Amino acid sequence: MEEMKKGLEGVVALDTKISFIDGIQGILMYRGIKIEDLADLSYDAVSYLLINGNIPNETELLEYSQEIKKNRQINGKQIEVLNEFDFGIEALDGLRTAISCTAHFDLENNHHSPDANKNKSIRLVAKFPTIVAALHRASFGQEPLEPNDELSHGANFLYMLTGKIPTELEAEAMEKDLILSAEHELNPSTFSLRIAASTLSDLYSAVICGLCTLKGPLHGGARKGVMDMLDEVGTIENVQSYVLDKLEKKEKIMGFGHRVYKTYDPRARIYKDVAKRLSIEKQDSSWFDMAEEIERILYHEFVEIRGKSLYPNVDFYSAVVYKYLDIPAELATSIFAIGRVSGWIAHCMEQYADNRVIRPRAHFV
Ligand SMILES: CC(=O)SCCNC(=O)CCNC(=O)[C@H](O)C(C)(C)COP(=O)(O)OP(=O)(O)OC[C@H]1O[C@@H](n2cnc3c(N)ncnc32)[C@H](O)[C@@H]1OP(=O)(O)O
Ligand SMILES: O=C([O-])CC(=O)C(=O)O
Repeated sequence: MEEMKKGLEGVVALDTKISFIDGIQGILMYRGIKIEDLADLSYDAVSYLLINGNIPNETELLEYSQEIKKNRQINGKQIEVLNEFDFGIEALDGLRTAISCTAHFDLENNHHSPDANKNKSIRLVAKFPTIVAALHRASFGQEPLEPNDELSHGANFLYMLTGKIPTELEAEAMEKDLILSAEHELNPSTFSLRIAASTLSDLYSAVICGLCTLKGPLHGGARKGVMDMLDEVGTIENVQSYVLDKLEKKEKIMGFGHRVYKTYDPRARIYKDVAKRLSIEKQDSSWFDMAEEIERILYHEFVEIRGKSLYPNVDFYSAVVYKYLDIPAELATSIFAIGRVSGWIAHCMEQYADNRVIRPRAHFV
């Protein structure tokens, strides 16, 4: 039997047309287009690109956006179910249960034709933000807000969460966040989803696998971890002792390190720029300054301690952006999933189109 690679490090498990990562140069492309060039598009356009394979022309984009808007609503029965949730649970657990419940209301749930899968894709992309916002409001005993069709995917999410129309920069930040979160090759949640899809399980079930895997603090859950860390550190003066103490105890600093990137995560650069601009708009540089100081220490001092630098990953400056958007830390992983669902769907479709059950071997000891 072949050599065992712990954590499947470096193992190539499949061919994909969906994204490309060069972890040494720090390059990420969706469908052959660099992330830096995609970040200024709308989330709808990027979602379309991931799922359908091409940048939509004007008509395709209009039709896709209209379809998404038409499907944003959740029905009264679903809202009744959400209102019954025990809000002691974590937000991501609520989302997982709510998506499972949404599957029950989808008459095509167990239909596997390409048309049925396309319809379900639209419903999933459209309803994720509505459900996250509705769950959050329900946890405070508030009614869900009707989606606002004048607003982009990201801006409408912020609106449904707070009832306030976001500023131009806030809307841009949310759109960019969803785009940057949308796809990342065989990350753990996508891999788990592809395993589910490879058994020819349905789209909702595969997406729920993705959600369950995204939750972990070493994956999507790290975004919440960064927000909690910023709260715990509190002021820039505490950064040095906080970070060095963690390193001393061999604890991980959330939002740093990556299995594939051995350099700066290209998404982190874009988030950093958005976080900086938000700090200026909000006239409060405290979160940004603290984050930059954590980055500085991990770049320089980690070398002294471990002989290499640690770079921020996608979860680090996204957490700073969420701080400026007044997003509660409990929602961070669920919002990550609002973006990631398009990438998950694309991978599911790719798996269905050329399937073989994913089933590696274990080395018996
Ligand atoms: C959306 C995403 O999933 S992005 C990643 C989000 N996760 C995080 O931010 C959590 C913190 N980071 C980590 O736990 C890791 O860097 C991971 C999970 C992202 C990658 O894990 P792996 O590729 O298995 O790397 P591994 O955990 O083996 O780390 C390699 C070395 O770097 C160190 N290291 C890696 N990340 C960190 C970190 N964030 N803080 C401190 N040390 C770290 C490890 O301690 C280890 O050191 P050693 O070789 O001296 O033992
Ligand atoms: O690729 C990974 O391992 C994790 C990651 O950055 C992502 O899922 O966005």
